[in-house]
Amino acid sequence: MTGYTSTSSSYKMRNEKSRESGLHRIQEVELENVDLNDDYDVERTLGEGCFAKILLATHRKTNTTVVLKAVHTEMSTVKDFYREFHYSYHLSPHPNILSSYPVAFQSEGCYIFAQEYAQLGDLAGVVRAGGIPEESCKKVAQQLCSALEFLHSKQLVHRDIKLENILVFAGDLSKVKLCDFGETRKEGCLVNKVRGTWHPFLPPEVCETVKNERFTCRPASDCWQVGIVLFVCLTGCPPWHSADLTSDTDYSNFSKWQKRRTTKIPSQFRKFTPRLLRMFRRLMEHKPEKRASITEVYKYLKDSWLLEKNSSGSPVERKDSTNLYIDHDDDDDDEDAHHINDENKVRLTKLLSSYGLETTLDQKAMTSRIWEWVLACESNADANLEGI
Ligand SMILES: Nc1ncnc2c1ncn2[C@@H]1O[C@H](COP(=O)(O)OP(=O)(O)OP(=O)(O)O)[C@@H](O)[C@H]1O
Repeated sequence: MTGYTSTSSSYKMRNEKSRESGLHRIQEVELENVDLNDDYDVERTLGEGCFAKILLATHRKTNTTVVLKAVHTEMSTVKDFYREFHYSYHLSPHPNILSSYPVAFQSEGCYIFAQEYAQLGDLAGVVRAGGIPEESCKKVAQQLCSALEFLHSKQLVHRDIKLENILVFAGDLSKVKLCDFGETRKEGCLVNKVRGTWHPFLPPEVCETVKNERFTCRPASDCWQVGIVLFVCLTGCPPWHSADLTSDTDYSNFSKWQKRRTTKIPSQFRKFTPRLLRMFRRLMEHKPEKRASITEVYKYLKDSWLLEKNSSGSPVERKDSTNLYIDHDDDDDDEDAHHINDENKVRLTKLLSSYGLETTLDQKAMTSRIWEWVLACESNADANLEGI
């Protein structure tokens, strides 16, 4: 929606091309004070975060539906507002980042900027108890990581990845967009804890900081939060209350397994395949410097993520899975190791079947055997009925 401006009141970006070159130069231009109702028909409040109101409005002159993010002047400094508006606008060209328009002004005690409208709301409204289907989670994973790869390539860190900041544009989750750049900072700068983030989403290095202590902003914190988002998408709840080794047994159990001090997979992770476990292990490394980068996630998108139950109720991997049955954990040459293990698996299967041992369950064969049996029962029953 470039070219769209709020006539009486707007901040206009002079040149679209300045998006790229000026990413780290945050422009501050005086914000015009205007009466919101002169230019917009405000329909309703869509959401209310800790610091902002999200209003659905129509720009009267162009009859365009927009979302206005109104940050209360008492809750934010003008510098913070400019930073958020600046990053929101400059990152907009990415297909998985919410588009913001070159429109900003102040009105009724708020700093306001305009964005596109996500009719289906945010991901928190989609994820139910028990989670969402694996394929939907993978779609979210791919798009979210693409957005973050873009951010990280520009030495920016989002710092507040959570379900509420992922907006939904298609019911099957084939289109989602990252929003809320209020906490986005340049990699390497000193930052304070993000205010108002739900504890389970905080990475350990952030949990460990004491009140008002500053720490270095790193992309690794986004990678951790992507891990938590994907866990919540798959299960419907977070894996622990807080990534604190001393106070949270769920997290300390995970950490022991993560560091290979135990082979016991933490109970909340037992429904996952070895490949997905490996991804979580890599994304949720306790030490940020050892944590995988965001592109790691792409390596797992073709694998099965959830175990299925076999006829005796034990969890098994899907028959069509390209997964490994053994979790190989040497970080490099991942794909090569994958294939070598697949070859070994085929060899082992052949050897076992030469001794008449079936090693995997053929779901299709089993289903057709059940159907044959059901139909045979039905035709016997029909024959019996005819005989009555
Ligand atoms: N463009 C949009 N279209 C539809 N809904 C939106 C849009 N932007 C935000 N929302 C809704 O409003 C909520 C709050 O938005 P946002 O995260 O930008 O505000 P915030 O005050 O920065 O939030 P917080 O600081 O609590 O994370 C979102 O979780 C989402 O549900």
